This record gives sequence, structure tokens and C-alpha cells, in this order.
Amino acid sequence: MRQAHTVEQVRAAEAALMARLPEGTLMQRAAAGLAVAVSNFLGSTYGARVVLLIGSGDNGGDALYAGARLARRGAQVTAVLLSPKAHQPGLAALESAGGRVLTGGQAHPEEPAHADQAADADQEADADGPAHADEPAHANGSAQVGEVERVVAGADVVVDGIVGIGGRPGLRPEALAVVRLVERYGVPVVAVDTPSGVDVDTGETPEPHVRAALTVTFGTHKVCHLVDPAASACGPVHLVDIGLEVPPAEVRSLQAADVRALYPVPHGESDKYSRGVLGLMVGSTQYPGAAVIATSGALAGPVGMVRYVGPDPVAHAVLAVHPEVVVGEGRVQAWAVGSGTSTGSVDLERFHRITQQQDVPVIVDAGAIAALDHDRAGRVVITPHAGELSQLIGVPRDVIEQRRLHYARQVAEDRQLVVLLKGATTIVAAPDGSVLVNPIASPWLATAGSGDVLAGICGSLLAGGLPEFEAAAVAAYLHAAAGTLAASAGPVTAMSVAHALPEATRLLLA
Ligand SMILES: NC(=O)C1=CN([C@@H]2O[C@H](COP(=O)(O)OP(=O)(O)OC[C@H]3O[C@@H](n4cnc5c(N)ncnc54)[C@H](OP(=O)(O)O)[C@@H]3O)[C@@H](O)[C@H]2O)[C@@H](O)CC1
Ligand SMILES: Nc1ncnc2c1ncn2[C@@H]1O[C@H](COP(=O)(O)OP(=O)(O)O)[C@@H](O)[C@H]1O
Ligand SMILES: [K+]
Repeated sequence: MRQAHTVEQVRAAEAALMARLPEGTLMQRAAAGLAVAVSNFLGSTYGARVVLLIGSGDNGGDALYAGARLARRGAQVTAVLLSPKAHQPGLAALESAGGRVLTGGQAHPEEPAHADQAADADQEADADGPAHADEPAHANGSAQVGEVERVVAGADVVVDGIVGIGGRPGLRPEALAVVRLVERYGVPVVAVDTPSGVDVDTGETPEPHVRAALTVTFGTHKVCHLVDPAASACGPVHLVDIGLEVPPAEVRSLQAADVRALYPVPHGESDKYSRGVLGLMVGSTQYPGAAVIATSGALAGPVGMVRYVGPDPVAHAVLAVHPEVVVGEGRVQAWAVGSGTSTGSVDLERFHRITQQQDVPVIVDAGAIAALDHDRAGRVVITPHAGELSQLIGVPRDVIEQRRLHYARQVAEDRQLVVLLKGATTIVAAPDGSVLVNPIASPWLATAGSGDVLAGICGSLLAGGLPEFEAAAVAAYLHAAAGTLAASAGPVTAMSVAHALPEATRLLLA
């Protein structure tokens, strides 16, 4: 299980550990891991041009010490100070290792430099050779602004040590000016602990922030590493062990071993009923394909049997592809309803009868989400994307996209059900505030019908006996794994994702 802790939890764990260790030990551990990660990112350290963006706190200290390590291995390291309060021992370490220091605390007023100017700057930087400690350090003011642009333009990597867990969302003008330069010249960024400017505890990005190609974090993951939109600004996240002992986290992410342990595998005594029967009330005459696709997702899961209920022409379409499906109502262990329906096409009488069976879990998708009774207590998973959640709670879609964790949690708590909020990253929130995030999925999954596969596999896992929270999270994990597998053969369709599910499951359980 990957855990994502809050700043408060990290601070408490850090204090407990620091009390037992000589001063500076944790920062040295962090810096050593960071230097190795930057080195691996670069491929070759000797002669590489590394620019450090340095804020006023320990995040900058990590970057400076890592920069010193890289300079000792032959990198040309330049620190750009964005605050007069930079970490002094780190600064001294960098300078004594041959690193250079510039003051970057001024906004650059000019328009974007011309592309060939950037190329010129690159060549000049090349011709410079390794920097030395006796080069001008802390030289005054505006002459350095042009120099900052020159080193940024020629950099192989920028290390973002502006702020970490002590930062408030957003970037101050002097930091923003340099970050814009970095973006203009397309230099990849390795973020120290967090991309500066994101909201660490919520994953929100209300203000400008750094976009990293890699984030190197310490001790444990933070919420912003798993939750969008901040997670998308992190790139891959590399965790450096610094010996931190942390309590259980509320926001977590299933790993392969967790999914393997949860997956309901049939055993010698199993029969089709004991493996679970899933009732599917999905598809409509308008969207008959959704029923076929959701059925494909369900049959690729652990369930022993699928019953289909819906309009006759849709049932015939399902049977044509899946002759193993039984048409008509009967006893089931779980229902999946709503995929491939609009709000107006849901069979409300049957829907309410189904959702009032308090002891049978139900996954409610698409058009049926809005038809769910507010007072329906019990075992329900809803699977909205941000647009559907917007319709349900009357909050604009873009506001939900910006505060995904907040709204997923709020709806789960208010309505006492499990919310699976779809998107590039998937958030599964339980009524008690627990959250499981699926942070990695192939963007190829953004294809029509992909959500129907997810509903099918989620229903199958529910019928197979997993509790709602775990069923939703395992479904998101397997859906993403199948999407990645399907995409290895090129662009995917929803059916190709469903067809990849058994192989993705086999690989996982092997
Ligand atoms: N915890 C651990 O286990 C370990 C932690 N370690 C490292 O320490 C880091 C935390 O260091 P930290 O506490 O010094 O805070 P940090 O994020 O560097 O800076 C905060 C300062 O920046 C300022 N500022 C605020 N907002 C801003 C903004 N938007 N834009 C610009 N500036 C802004 C504000 O200061 P001000 O300038 O307002 O006086 C504030 O005080 C952590 O992320 C990790 O890298 C590792 O070394 C070892 C193990
Ligand atoms: N950019 C993306 N990267 C990864 N997964 C995505 C992305 N966009 C959408 N998805 C996933 O694809 C599925 C789309 O479902 P949905 O929006 O219901 O589509 P449909 O209604 O066409 O089936 C969801 O599981 C969602 O999490
Ligand atoms: K940072």
C-alpha cells in the first residue's frame, strides 16, 4: 500500500526522528537521495549543466546540498537564489564544491527570447566549461537577471528547491519569473519533495506552480503526489527512504500486492453461485453497445454468472456477443446499473426496487446516478466523472476538477456511499474519509465506453464478495492495468480494454 501523509503528520514524524539523530542528518539523507535521482535522470553527471532554484527554507537546503554532491561529480551547478534567506550551510557547501551562485530575485520584464537567441545562449553556456568557486557569487542586481536567463537557457535540468511542504500554494513574483523562463526554454524540472506552488495537503493548484518531469520526495508520499491536478504536475514520483516512521494515512494507493491479496480467486469448492452472480441493468435502445461492453467487463472479473435485464433488443445484442449471459431478473449478489443510460432512460421503477434491497450492493453509473434517492442508505458505489458529479451536486465541473479530493470525500460522507470519481487519476472515497487513489492510468483509456468496462468489472468484484470501497479501488486498478496492456498494441477501444482484463489479471495473480 502506498501511503500519502499530510504535512502535519510528516512534521510530527520528522520531529520524533530528528530528536534521535545528530542535527542535519535528515537533510543529508534527503540530499544524497536527491543527487542520485538527478544523476539518474541526467544519465551522465560529468559536465551536465544543473540549475538549482533556491527558496528560503529547507527545501532549498536539500537542493543546495544535492547540488554540491553533483558539482563534486563534475556537474556545472548554478544556484539561483530567489530569497535573501537561502539555507546558509547548504550555500557554503555548494560554493566549496565549485558551484556558482546567482541572485534571481527579479521579474524579467522582456518578451520571450527568440529561439536562435536561446540556441546562442546554449552554445555560450557550453563554451563556459565547469564553473569554479572563484567565479562571481552574490554579485549585485540586474546584471544577473540576464545571466539567469542565460544559464536557464543552457541547462540540462532545473532542480526546483523553491518550496516544499512549508510552502503556501502559488509562486511569488520572483520565483514565477524564473519558472516561466524554465518553461519557455523547455528545460526539464526535477522537483524537490513537491512541485513548488501546489497545495501539498489537497492536491489542488489554485495558483501558478511548477510542472516537474520527476519529483523526488522524502520519507513518505504526500497527498499532492497522488491527487490531481497536483499529481499531474509531479511526473513520476521517486521516494527516498530517510527513516521516517509515519502513522496510517487516510489517502492511500493500492499496489499490485494489495490487489493480489484482495482479488476473489475461485477455489476447489467454488460453484457459479458461490463465486457470485451479478445483475446488470445497463444499456438502452439509444446506447445498446454499453450493455455489451459492461457485460464484457463483468465476465472478465471474478463473477460466476451474469444476469442481464433491459430492453429486448439490447438483451439480444448482449446474447449475440455473450451467450453465457442469463436474461431476466433472479437472485444476485450485486447489481451494476445505469451505464449506457441517460437520466431519462432509466427504468425508475425497477431501479428503485433494486436500490432498496439494502443487503445487495449496487454500483450506480452514468444516467442512474442522478436518479439515486438521497436517502438510500447502504451499500452503494457511484462512479461519476466530474461532469456527472457536477450534475448531482450542482457545483460547476471546473470547480470539481480543481478540488477532486474535497468533493469526492464530501459526497461520500454526505450521502454515506462510496464515490469513485473518474478522470486521469481516479479517486475512491469512503464515507469515513478514507481514500484510495489510482494515480497512474493510460490516457488511451479516455475512449467511449471505457467507463462501461469499469462499471462491469466493479460490479463483478462486488458480486465476488469485495466490500464496496475495495471493489471500487481494485476495479480502478485493474481497469488501468488493462488499459496499459491494451495500449501496448496501439490505440485502444473499450472492448480491447475489456479483452485485456483477463491477461492483466493473470499477470497480477501470477
Ligand atoms: N520533513 C522532513 O521530514 C524533511 C524535510 N526536508 C525538506 O524540508 C522541506 C521543508 O522545509 P521548510 O519547512 O523549511 O519549508 P520550505 O518548503 O522549504 O519553505 C517554506 C518557506 O518558503 C517561504 N514560502 C512559503 N510559501 C512560498 C511560496 N508560495 N513561494 C515562495 N516562498 C514561499 C516561506 O518563508 P518566507 O520567505 O515567507 O519567510 C516558508 O517559510 C521539505 O519539503 C523537504 O524538502 C528534508 O530536508 C529532510 C526531511
Ligand atoms: N486522461 C486519462 N488518463 C487515464 N484514464 C482516463 C483519462 N480520461 C479518462 N480516463 C478513464 O477512462 C474512463 C472513462 O469513463 P467515462 O468518462 O465514463 O467514459 P464513457 O462514458 O465513454 O465510458 C474512466 O475510467 C476514466 O478514469
Ligand atoms: K520544490
